[in-house]
Amino acid sequence: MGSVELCYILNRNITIYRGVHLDIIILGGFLGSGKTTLLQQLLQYQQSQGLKTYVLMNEFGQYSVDHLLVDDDVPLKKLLNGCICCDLKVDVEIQLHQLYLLHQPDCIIIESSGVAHPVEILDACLSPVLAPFTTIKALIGVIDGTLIQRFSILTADIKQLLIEQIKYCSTLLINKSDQLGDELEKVISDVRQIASTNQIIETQYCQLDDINVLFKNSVSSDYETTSRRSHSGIKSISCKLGRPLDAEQFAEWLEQLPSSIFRIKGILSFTEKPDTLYLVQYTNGTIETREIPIKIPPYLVIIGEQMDKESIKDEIEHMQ
Ligand SMILES: Nc1nc2c(ncn2[C@@H]2O[C@H](COP(=O)(O)OP(=O)(O)OP(=O)(O)O)[C@@H](O)[C@H]2O)c(=O)[nH]1
Repeated sequence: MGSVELCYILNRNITIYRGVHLDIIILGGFLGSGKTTLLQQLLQYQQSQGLKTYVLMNEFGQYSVDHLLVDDDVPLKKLLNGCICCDLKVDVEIQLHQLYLLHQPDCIIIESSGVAHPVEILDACLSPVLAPFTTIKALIGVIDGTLIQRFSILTADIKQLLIEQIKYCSTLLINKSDQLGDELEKVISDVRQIASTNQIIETQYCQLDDINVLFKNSVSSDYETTSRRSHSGIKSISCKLGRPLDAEQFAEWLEQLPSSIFRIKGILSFTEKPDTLYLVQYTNGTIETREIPIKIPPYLVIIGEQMDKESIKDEIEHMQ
């Protein structure tokens, strides 16, 4: 469908649904910072308020893992294999329109990929067609505090991305404070120097006493879109796994990974218990594994900088 035709249909339907207001909440933040952890909490809150909420979820890799962490009864659209701040930016606008036209939800929560520049998503949501009937309720940045601790050793590209992920948010969560120890105050102060919001909250697993704190500050329309939106250095590898992995070899493999591999997630089975599936999450050297009661073919997504795709695929092949 061409854009003119699409616009015509949209405009026609906007007239039909005039008066139905839509809130949009954008969740941004680096790979593995805790966006899905916050999303789960937000959805519970929305449900408790009787608000009809849809989720637009973007994953950089070819396969999604995060949607498995959201209750089945929450309507969810996935945008995979790219980033909604650049290659999939137009899709955000189209998906928002479609969700609005078909369902008229009270709220759409957009969980961006961990490599997205949130301001570009904000820009997509502020399209002239959507603007008259939407409010961007919050642009929330979830920050992995341990990454700020290691800021000085990150590459220039990642530093720049982190700065952009912090800069224009209406609220920032400094998450993973359980892993920060004495350095928490320093991390907060470092973030304060970049942030334009004064709403900076320290969290563990994104837990908040009162979720409304996320909506206290309004989203500024005074922002600059980024001139360089590519994620040239960051790549993803997605692989389906034909056979169970050897758990010991997999643990050893994870231990020796360089810090330039930021995120691994997937659904795996292991030789010891081949019929059981596990949700595996790896972020910054920390691994979480839990049994998951679903039946799907196992897969793994690896996201990092300067990765040698072929040798990583070979290494995974050898563990099967
Ligand atoms: N120690 C610790 N781990 C956390 C905290 N918050 C989240 N995690 C863990 O960090 C991992 C990543 O969390 P997610 O919520 O999936 O992060 P995300 O930002 O959605 O990840 P991507 O979508 O891949 O970018 C999971 O294993 C979480 O359980 C926290 O405050 N402390």
